[in-house]
Amino acid sequence: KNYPPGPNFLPIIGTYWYYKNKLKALGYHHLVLTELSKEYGDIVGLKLGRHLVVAVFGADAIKEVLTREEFDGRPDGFFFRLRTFGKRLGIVFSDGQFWKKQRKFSFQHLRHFGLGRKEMEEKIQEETRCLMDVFKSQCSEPIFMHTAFDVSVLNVLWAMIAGRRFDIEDKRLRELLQIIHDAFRLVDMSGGLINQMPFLRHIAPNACGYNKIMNILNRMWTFLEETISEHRKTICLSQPRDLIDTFLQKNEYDQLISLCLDLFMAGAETTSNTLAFTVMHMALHPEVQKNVQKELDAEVGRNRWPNLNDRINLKYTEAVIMEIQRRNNIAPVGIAHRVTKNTELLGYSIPEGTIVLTSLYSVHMDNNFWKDPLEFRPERFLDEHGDITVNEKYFLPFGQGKRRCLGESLAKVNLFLFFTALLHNFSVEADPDFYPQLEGYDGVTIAPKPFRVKLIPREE
Ligand code: HEM
Repeated sequence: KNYPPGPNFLPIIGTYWYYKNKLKALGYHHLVLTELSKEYGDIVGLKLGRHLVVAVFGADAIKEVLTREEFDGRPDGFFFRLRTFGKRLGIVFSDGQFWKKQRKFSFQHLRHFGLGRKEMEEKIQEETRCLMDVFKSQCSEPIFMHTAFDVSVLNVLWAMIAGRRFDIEDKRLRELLQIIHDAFRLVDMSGGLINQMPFLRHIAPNACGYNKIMNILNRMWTFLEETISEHRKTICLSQPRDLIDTFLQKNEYDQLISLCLDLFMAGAETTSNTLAFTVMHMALHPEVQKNVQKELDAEVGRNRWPNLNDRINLKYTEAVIMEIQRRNNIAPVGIAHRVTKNTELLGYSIPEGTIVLTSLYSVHMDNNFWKDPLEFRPERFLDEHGDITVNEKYFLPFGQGKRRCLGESLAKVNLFLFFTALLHNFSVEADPDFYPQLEGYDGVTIAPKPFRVKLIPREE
């Protein structure tokens, strides 16, 4: 069959137990895959239950996957349809013409409601101000940082989707965010056991994770439905206020819920986890923190807060953010792709329907290219004149090609404005009682484990 090399397949379960055992030993999906690649090379063939899964490593092979059209599909199956009422809806896990249309439509409307425009910057600045006020009021004690940015980041998204913001202390929202966090820890990119053997939900709904997933989904649906029904009562059809109104205009309720879930899931957790890791690195690398503050003081001064116009002058700061994205690999295997027709990769045959995992981690940790990939060294993104230099083939935090992250511009602005606001206002010191750990929790994204820092207000 010329399928890519990998561990032997057992009847029915394929390589499932093999994979599970490795996962138990190594703790992280991306590390299991890395170990397999050491044994089998840049392409590894697995079979998880009924599904063929191919994992791809290294900048060259991953570039091929992300830029060839036949790899632009997304996995289908029981798990992937659970959140979308048994249908294929939303953006993240749809494909073909439907996905193309939805992606274009969502992008256009998110733009209309602020994405990539001045309004977005103003919205984020409002959130940074609120969050820094909260930090100021709490900074006499060390503060937990692993989830500190959640509400603010979601508020930026929520403003585009639903036209409003939440109070940072809002209990219902905190609960929703906890649900999103839990959801990300619960599943993996191949859909997990429930996707391979959906019948397990009848036999062992607890053990296979079905009940937990449904609990999470039910709570998210309820949350969204409440907001949507509020919109229904007040909508003016000729003047949509936000993304929800736009979809209500078109009467596409299921697609609206699915899209909101997708944007929540794809946009909130990734950004807030990255921001938490920025704080962590500042606590762990005081000399880098000082350099960022020095640059901020020189380019922005102490009389106003940093804004997007400063970005071009804050090169070291920008390099620090990039290095955090490279080193911490928030989405270490991106989002799973699916092959839409029989094809070949690196000389091996990949049958139609195979799930393809791209180890972005392998690209960011490439020894040959980065030399010392485990080191935290922002200077690797600066040339001899202090300008940003990046080889995009080796730096793919947002993926690449047609499936590239839809929210990249929003994410970058969020990262820049929250990070610079924090270091403009505070210095960060690690708290020995909850010392930061670089290794996060495993899941679809990597989440920081609880850690605390002392925030020391800087002089005005
Ligand atoms: C630091 C923050 C973020 C990171 C690291 C990140 C990373 C990624 C990655 C690696 C992918 C998968 C690319 C692929 O399939 O090959 C992706 C897809 C996606 N992201 Fe992001 N993302 C971030 C923030 C956001 C935000 C803020 C939004 C929402 C506005 C968003 C919306 C999406 C969507 C909708 C997709 C799926 C695109 C598609 O399937 O066509 N992301 N992102």
